[in-house]
Amino acid sequence: LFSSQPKHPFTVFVEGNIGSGKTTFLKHFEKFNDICLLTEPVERWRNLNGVNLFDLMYKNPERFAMPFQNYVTLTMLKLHIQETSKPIKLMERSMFSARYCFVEKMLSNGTLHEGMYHVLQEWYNFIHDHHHVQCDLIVYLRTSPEVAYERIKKRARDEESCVPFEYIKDLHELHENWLIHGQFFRPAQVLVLDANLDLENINSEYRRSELSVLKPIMIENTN
Ligand SMILES: Cc1cc2cn([C@H]3C[C@H](O)[C@@H](CO)O3)c(=O)nc2[nH]1
Repeated sequence: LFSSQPKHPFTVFVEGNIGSGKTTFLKHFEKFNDICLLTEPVERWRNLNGVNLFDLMYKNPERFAMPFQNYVTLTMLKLHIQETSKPIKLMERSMFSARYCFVEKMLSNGTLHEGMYHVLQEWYNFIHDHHHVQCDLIVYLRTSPEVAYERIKKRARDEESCVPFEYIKDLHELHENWLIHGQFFRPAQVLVLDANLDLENINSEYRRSELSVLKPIMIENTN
């Protein structure tokens, strides 16, 4: 179905709740030119031929959760199969968080009808059976729901203005079930970072993650 990629770069997914600091974390790695950085394609979700599916999903979830998650899956798959000559590929989220966190949440709160849910599951299974989605490490930016929610309020994205704390709390539980308790398939080992730390104190966590993210290009000390 998909042309087999010549080689697989060391691929890292950065996962975490809304407001867990993923964009800031990825910015920290901009200085390494051996890393292909792929941020979440929110701008595509905001403008599909002039339609803001992202906004519609929050404003009218019963009608737009399905087309939104459908489109998210397509845009994430494009990033998964995007080739790079660089040795490391760092992606913000993945098809897996779409499947095991957001789609699960929308099924449980009834904004995805079970028929819509099963269509998405069939796509995920088909893709999984026909294309090897490379993943070598998951970095989990672990926050408390309270800290994540405070940051969402501070960042104040228009489309997220009506997101209630309960939604963030439920998404937190889904991330914990997946990445800590292994309730769903984890494509690689999980490095958990304390993302509650604020900017002044999080550098030690970033440096700890560098050891794992940059491992493939670390100059092995020969002596
Ligand atoms: C893979 C994936 C990312 C993603 C983000 N989102 C939402 C959560 C945030 O409000 C915004 C940006 O992450 O998009 C979603 O509803 N479903 C998603 N699925």
